[in-house]
Amino acid sequence: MLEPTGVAALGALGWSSFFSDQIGEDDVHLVPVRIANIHRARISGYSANGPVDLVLPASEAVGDYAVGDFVLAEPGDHLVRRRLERTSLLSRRMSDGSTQLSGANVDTLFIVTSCNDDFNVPRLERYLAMAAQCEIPPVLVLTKADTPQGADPFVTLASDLARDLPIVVVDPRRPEVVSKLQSWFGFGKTVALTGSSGVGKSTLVNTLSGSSADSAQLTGAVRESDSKGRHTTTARSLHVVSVGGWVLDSPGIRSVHLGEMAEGLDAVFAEISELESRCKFRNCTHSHEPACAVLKAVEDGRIDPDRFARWRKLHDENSASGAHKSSRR
Ligand SMILES: Nc1nc2c(ncn2[C@@H]2O[C@H](COP(=O)(O)OP(=O)(O)OP(=O)(O)O)[C@@H](O)[C@H]2O)c(=O)[nH]1
Ligand SMILES: [Zn+2]
Repeated sequence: MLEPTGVAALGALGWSSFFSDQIGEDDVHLVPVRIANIHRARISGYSANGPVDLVLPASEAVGDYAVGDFVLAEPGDHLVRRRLERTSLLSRRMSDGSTQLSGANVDTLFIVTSCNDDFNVPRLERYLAMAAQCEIPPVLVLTKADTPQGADPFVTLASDLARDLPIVVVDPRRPEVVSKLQSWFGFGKTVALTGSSGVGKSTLVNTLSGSSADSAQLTGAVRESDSKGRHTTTARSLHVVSVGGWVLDSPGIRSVHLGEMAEGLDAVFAEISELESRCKFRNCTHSHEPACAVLKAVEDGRIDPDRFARWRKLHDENSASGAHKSSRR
């Protein structure tokens, strides 16, 4: 049986006035639940009182919900009455053109990559475009720096990926990682992890969720449910973090396909998009036009030609995906 409880416990879940403002008179008896796990037909989450198994109305598909969503449920049978609007939504385009929701109400996206062959500039630019498109501030988290080469060459490469991108070198196995990443966590904050398999995401989740007295207090209701054991915790998609807040490790965002990313590309490739207004033609494609400010900058060496080529590839892919979408209508 669920009961509406204190605002503080809800706040720890990520609740804010953004959500409470959406509650109408008809909803006051309903209980806010944050979705923590979506498993085929089964959806579970946390209310201010602890873990809850939710029941979806027959008319609704599991795919319409994302881990991190807030829903309002009936206190008795946990039937979901409605989903609240999201502050942000991570989604990805599948190869069949459909969209998969991979995380909702996310404050920060950690793009995790290793100081080895996994570090791939075009792929990282893709992740960054996705973050910018979803308007979720990204952080680049570099793992596996304990090699002869060390992190420095990778930090140098990373610093050219996008303006103002925070870059943090960590060893996810060590407890120091918590203080290094602490500023993105805290009461009610949600961080999503993305990156290839094997870069250390699960290790990072485990270290971040390691228990401490403080966190046990802040998220008391939630920690209780973890007493079943470590394995329960790591199997969840939304994990409580020892310094407060949540980390979301969604398999859905481990690979990334672009779709409708025009604004995201503009943000990541700012040095290119900023010049566009100076091209002679308003709809300049920066490929063959005379008096193209972008081509000029590439020629002058103000824009890195390799980066320009990568921008071109993503841009064309984005246009093609837009065409694909409209042809399906
Ligand atoms: N040497 C070293 N090993 C690390 C580091 N970070 C993670 N590892 C190891 O790398 C391996 C893979 O880490 P995981 O956490 O399973 O990677 P993952 O990203 O969760 O991979 P998937 O679960 O397949 O998505 C584990 O054996 C970790 O202990 C690091 O900074 N240095
Ligand atoms: Zn141009």
